[in-house]
Amino acid sequence: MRAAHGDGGGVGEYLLHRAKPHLPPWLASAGVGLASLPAHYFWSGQPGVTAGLTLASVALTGLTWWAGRNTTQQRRLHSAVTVAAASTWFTAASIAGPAAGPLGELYFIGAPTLALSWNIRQILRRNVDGPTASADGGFLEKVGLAKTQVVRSEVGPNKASFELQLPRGELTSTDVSKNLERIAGALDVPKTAVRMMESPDSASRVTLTVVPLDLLKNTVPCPGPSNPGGSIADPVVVGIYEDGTEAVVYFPGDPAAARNAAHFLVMGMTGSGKSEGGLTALAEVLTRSDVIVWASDPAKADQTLGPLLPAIDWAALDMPSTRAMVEAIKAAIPVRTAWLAKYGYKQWEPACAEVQADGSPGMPYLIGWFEEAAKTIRETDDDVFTGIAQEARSAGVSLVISMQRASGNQVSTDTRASFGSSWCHGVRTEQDARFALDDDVLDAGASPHTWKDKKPGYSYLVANGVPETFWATPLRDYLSSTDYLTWVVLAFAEARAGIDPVTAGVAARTVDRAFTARTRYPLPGTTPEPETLVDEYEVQDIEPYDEGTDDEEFTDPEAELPEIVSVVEFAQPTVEPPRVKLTAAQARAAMEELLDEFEEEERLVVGPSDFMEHCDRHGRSRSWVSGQVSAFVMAGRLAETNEIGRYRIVPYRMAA
Ligand SMILES: Nc1ncnc2c1ncn2[C@@H]1O[C@H](COP(=O)(O)OP(=O)(O)OP(=O)(O)O)[C@@H](O)[C@H]1O
Repeated sequence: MRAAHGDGGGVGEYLLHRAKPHLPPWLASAGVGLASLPAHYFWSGQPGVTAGLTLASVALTGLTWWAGRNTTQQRRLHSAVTVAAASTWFTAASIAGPAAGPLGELYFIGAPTLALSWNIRQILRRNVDGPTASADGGFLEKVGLAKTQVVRSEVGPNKASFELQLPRGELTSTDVSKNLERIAGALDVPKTAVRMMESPDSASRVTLTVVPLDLLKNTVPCPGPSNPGGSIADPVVVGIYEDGTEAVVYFPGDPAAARNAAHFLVMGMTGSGKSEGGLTALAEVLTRSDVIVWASDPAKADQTLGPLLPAIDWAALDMPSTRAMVEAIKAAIPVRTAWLAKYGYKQWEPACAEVQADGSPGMPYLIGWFEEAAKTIRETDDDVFTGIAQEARSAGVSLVISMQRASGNQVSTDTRASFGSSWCHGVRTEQDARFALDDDVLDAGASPHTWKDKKPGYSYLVANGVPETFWATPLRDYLSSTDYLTWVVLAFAEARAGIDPVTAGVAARTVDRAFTARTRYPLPGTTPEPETLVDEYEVQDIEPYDEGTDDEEFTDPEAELPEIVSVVEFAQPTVEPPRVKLTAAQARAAMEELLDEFEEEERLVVGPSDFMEHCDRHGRSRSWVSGQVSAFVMAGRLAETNEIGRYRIVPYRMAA
């Protein structure tokens, strides 16, 4: 380098090189001074030229002011003052001569002053634009958003928001979304830390949000039910956003909030945490009093749903029973819709689950949850969920399908379109992310493919009832321990709704024993192995249809249920004595009596199975007994031990 320039020439060249950017104001000053000589020679004494030059001077100053409207106030003023001074001097010098009166002094003082003022401005600007610059156009220029202005900013402890005015007609929000990664890179934060919200009023205005620290990086254990014993119409809390806001989903619709019932696509690659997230959501659902869950997992059997199985009304853990479940839901939709219409409901609402005015039992909400739904689709029919998803909303039914990739060869476009809500966890590629999230959510900065399986439980929720401002905001799913899930199963056994005769009836008529003899999982601490039983409720419903004619019975939800003819117990068909049916209060009293007896016998630890042995005293089902045991625990009469399903008896005096 040094050789190329030569030693002596190097210094001269260097100085010229450094001075070059500062020469234009000086050249302009000299130009104005020199131009005044011929101007005076030709134009002096011509009144028309005097008027013309004065007008031109005013017009030029006005034009400078107008042209500077998009620049900063100081630059606009500086330019206008420079043009006004130069053009006024030139006019006077042209008419009277550059040396007339004070014009010579004015020139030799004014011209260098103005030239220097521009040099100073230039030097200062270069420093501000240097490596430490951040607040003004320098940074934005660097990330491809030149001429953008920050019109408002808000800086919190871990969040900064900037409202940007893009140069109108030159840049739009699309240019910002294309540059989000560059912005993140320039700020040295992960891509998911930068998000953009378009202004609904203008494509040239956006809000950029930067959240530098990842506050979600620690596992967030589930803090417990958000609304124990409440309605499924209330929000179901599944996790937490980075600003501490609870992440909620809604299943039933709400006309007052202009919200439709939701069907969810839960997506994420292996290890992204979608199953754990699903368990947290399901556990919340199972603490509510007016919903039943039918869940399928044909791939992993009871591995995923395991701890929750006793609280699930129907668990289909293989492909034949999953097929039957789909058929049953399909058949239940028109019947449930007809029931809602009969009782004057436009769509499902919490009042539907209560006893109706004519004394008929209510109809709880139904959630059909399909783990590994890609397998179900593959092994049944491409459009297995399409039709039911489209109709289910009006029947008080929500569907949830969970899969690794909702690609075109796994899910048809129609099915995808009918599942309006997405819960997207880490995915392998941006292409995969597009199967779950709309382009505008990705453009706004959602980037689940950057997580892959390295950030389990990180997700985006784009769902009915979730404000648009949260669609591209990451959340962390709560992680539910097995103990918590078991507690939910036990503690809410009593509060949880049982299946209604309308849905049970249509399921029994449609798929028969696939439903009526479905495996019911005992509550923890009762019977160790799953057992199959048919409870009396379903049998009441099946009998008339077994004897009936044919299909038409499917469409008659209003038919009166016949008297119970007999109670069938498949497990112990012959010798069981008829149960004594007590009122709820009598049954509770019988349970308390039993507990007192256990205490008198000086038993220290008991479990639901001990009460079960005396079922004839209260004539109630296993789930009812377990619910009572939970009630004893909550009242402090029983205390949990290290062994699941075994409880220490707390003497009355201490429990009170
Ligand atoms: N919310 C969370 N917080 C912390 N860790 C989590 C969370 N969710 C999941 N994990 C961890 O990630 C692991 C994988 O999660 P999970 O089994 O739910 O993944 P998956 O997406 O369902 O995978 P697959 O499709 O193979 O079933 C879990 O065993 C757990 O250790």
